[in-house]
Amino acid sequence: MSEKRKLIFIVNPAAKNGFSLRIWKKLSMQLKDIPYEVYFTEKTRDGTEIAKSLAMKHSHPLLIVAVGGDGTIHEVINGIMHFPHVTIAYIPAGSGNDFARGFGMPQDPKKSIEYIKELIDSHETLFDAGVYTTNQGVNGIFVNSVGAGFDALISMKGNQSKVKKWLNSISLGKLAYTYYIVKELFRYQPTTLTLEVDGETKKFEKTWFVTVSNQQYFGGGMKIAPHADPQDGEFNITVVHRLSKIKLLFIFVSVFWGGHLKYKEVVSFNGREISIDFDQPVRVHADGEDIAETPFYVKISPKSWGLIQKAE
Ligand SMILES: Nc1ncnc2c1ncn2[C@@H]1O[C@H](COP(=O)(O)OP(=O)(O)OP(=O)(O)O)[C@@H](O)[C@H]1O
Repeated sequence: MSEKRKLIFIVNPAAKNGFSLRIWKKLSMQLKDIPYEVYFTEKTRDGTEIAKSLAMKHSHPLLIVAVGGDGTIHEVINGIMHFPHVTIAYIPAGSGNDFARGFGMPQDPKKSIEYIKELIDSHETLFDAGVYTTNQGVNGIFVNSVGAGFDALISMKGNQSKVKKWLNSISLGKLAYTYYIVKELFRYQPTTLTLEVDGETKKFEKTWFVTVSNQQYFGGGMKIAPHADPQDGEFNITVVHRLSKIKLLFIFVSVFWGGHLKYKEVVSFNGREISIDFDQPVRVHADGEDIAETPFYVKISPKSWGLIQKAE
């Protein structure tokens, strides 16, 4: 690289009930010897707006470091796509941290600041992203996964939940999802899923959910797509269908180590362009953030954004 990168942090002070702000205050003490700028998000979508306005304002290389959870890195990446002079780094300070897991990065914020300082001007690694579009005109980028059905309902309930906030305060935020899975399991009605995957139509009756993954993890450490690789130019798609509520619970537990793929009710395959529709509209999430209802369409955008990354 000929020109040095300008270092900018975007901090979500509210991630994991304020843990993110506390960790930022500690880490910023280690930055006294290098120049940087810092911006704090105040509400939903600020991460995208701040990142985009910085990318448009500066023409020289930038390293934008997102400090927060999966929602924060999701917003920041949505702001910088199509700006090749911007590279991303990440300090995990949320409750789920699937991004750090899935992209092979340290989950300890202290280790992240060390390597960001060390590698600020080193080569970035290029990764794939997904582009989603809904019939309601909602569109954007995802880097972890999008999903429709039961999982999207759970992530929406979890994000809005007072239970999650309380559990976060005792470092057990992940348990909130388990709580909602058990609660919603008895109400949810699986319906027929129609997928069009690279031109081929596939139908699945009584589908609980479909996940389109760019990397392996979702839901705070569940290995939903053990075969997903964020550099292979393809998504890994997982469909869970035609199974009883009790068996869904068993399968759910096995997702933590990726053991669910051995069940016949769990189908997994790869694809690059996918249309997703259910007989009844169901919720859709992108990187764990509730975005819309089905139907929607996703397309892979290969090697489209750069990350400063040091494997743990
Ligand atoms: N100052 C703020 N106050 C309240 N919410 C905010 C603020 N800034 C950003 N947000 C919103 O906070 C939400 C949650 O952020 P994030 O996902 O990073 O943390 P988390 O939920 O603790 O972690 P994870 O998603 O990894 O479980 C995002 O949807 C974001 O838009």
